[in-house]
Amino acid sequence: MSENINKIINELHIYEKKLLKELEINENATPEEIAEHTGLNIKSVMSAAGSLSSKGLITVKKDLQEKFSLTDNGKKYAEIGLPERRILKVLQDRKQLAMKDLASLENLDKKEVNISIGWLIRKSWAKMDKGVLSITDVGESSRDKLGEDESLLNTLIEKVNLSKEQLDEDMAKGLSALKDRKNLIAEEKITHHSFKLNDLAKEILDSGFTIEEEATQLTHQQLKEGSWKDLKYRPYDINAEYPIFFPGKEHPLRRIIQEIREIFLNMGFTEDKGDYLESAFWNFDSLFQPQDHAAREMQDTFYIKNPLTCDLPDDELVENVARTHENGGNTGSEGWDYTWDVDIARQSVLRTHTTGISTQRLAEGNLPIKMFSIGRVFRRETFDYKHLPEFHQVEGLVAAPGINYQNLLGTLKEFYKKLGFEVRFRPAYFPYTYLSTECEIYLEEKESWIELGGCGMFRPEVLEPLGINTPALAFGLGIERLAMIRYDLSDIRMLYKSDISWLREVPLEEGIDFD
Ligand SMILES: N[C@@H](Cc1ccccc1)C(=O)O
Repeated sequence: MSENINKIINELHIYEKKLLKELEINENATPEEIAEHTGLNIKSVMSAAGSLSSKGLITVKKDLQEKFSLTDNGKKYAEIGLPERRILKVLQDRKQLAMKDLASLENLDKKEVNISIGWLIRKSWAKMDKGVLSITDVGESSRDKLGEDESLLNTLIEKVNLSKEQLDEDMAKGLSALKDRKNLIAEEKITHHSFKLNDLAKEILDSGFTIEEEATQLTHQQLKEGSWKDLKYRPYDINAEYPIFFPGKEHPLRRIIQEIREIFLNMGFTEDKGDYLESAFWNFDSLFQPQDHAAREMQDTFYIKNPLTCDLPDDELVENVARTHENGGNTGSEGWDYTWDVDIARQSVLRTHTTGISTQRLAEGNLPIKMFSIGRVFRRETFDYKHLPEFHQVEGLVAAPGINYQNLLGTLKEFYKKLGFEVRFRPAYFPYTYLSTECEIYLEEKESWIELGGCGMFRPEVLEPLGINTPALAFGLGIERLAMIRYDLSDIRMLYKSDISWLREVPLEEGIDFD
């Protein structure tokens, strides 16, 4: 025996050996037959065949067979005739039929009548004129130019499970016409596999080999008696199929939030917390947002009934804010030039952003401050692929002498870089900052830029009434959109769907893909 043959035999898996032996006896055996004779399951037969074929020992042939049979509806028409033919029979007798005659035909419902009229005209069996159907010469002769008639249906019914090869040309034409009609013909595609031994396999079979059962599991008995020493063991098959398992894991949105938290902590920020329920005073007024500002409208903001109003901070602070709105107060600005209303400031809102936390901290006056805060915000948005009425923001505030706009851009650039995002900055407008900037990222799939969040240097109109005279940078960045991009979701709503299929496939840790 040549060394090469020997080597191939040694490397044969027991299933491959079984398959080869079986093909030696009957080369025409189907995979099902082989499975039955060898006691292997079909999957193992097919995987052994695949492996033998990749080693060049056998050739695997695939035959696709298309089979046709009649549906219940098809069977009915085979028996009583296609509806248009039933009308044709009446037409041949009466030559003309008005719509109301059609409606009263026996055995035909309204739907069938409508379908039939279409077919009668398409087959040129009848013409329709002013609601009257009249027979044509083709109709008189009942010639069916499509070749689809009951006789074909009858042929089909006789030969249930007809395969394509069994059809002559006319039948094939008729069948394809019938297939175009709804719910007459059922079609099934079956793939047949057959195997052929190549010369190398024959050589191997000629040189002979034995099929030794291989041990996969040891018994207590074998260990006790020592017979385990003489067993032939099945080698590990690292290519064997394995069950896919989905370990429990943190939701990706929670993970990115945690990552954001760690980044800011590492950059020397301290974490802060605010409340979902906020007074309009902190959410809007303290941010120099005039009381008739569009964002305050009912359609943009959720107002709360219970409690209907919130307490305001001490009078002096409220008074300072009021004056700044009305005439600029001590800021040198002209303010918004209207009469500020304390009742509007008392309204309870679900915070529309986390920026109210920043003004509250500034008002407390413990400077310098470098804080961030992560939490939900609420806006009356209409759902779409990039909008949710409830989402998370990370707010940031740095206030200390010497802080400037460059520090702001640098901080955000660094933050996004650490998260693995490349963003662009665009000039923007917020009533409470100057200079103001928006961060955007490019969405390949939508071929457009989407906004990730806003930032800027708080205006004197914000700082002065709070008693702050150092510069302060602030930012408020959306988190869901980051998750959407990170996890390649085409729709932000996926983050809140209970459909877990994509969640299952999200790798446990970034960069690790188990496929
Ligand atoms: N609050 C703004 C973002 C922002 C925060 C701080 C300063 C400037 C802008 C928003 O929600 O879009």
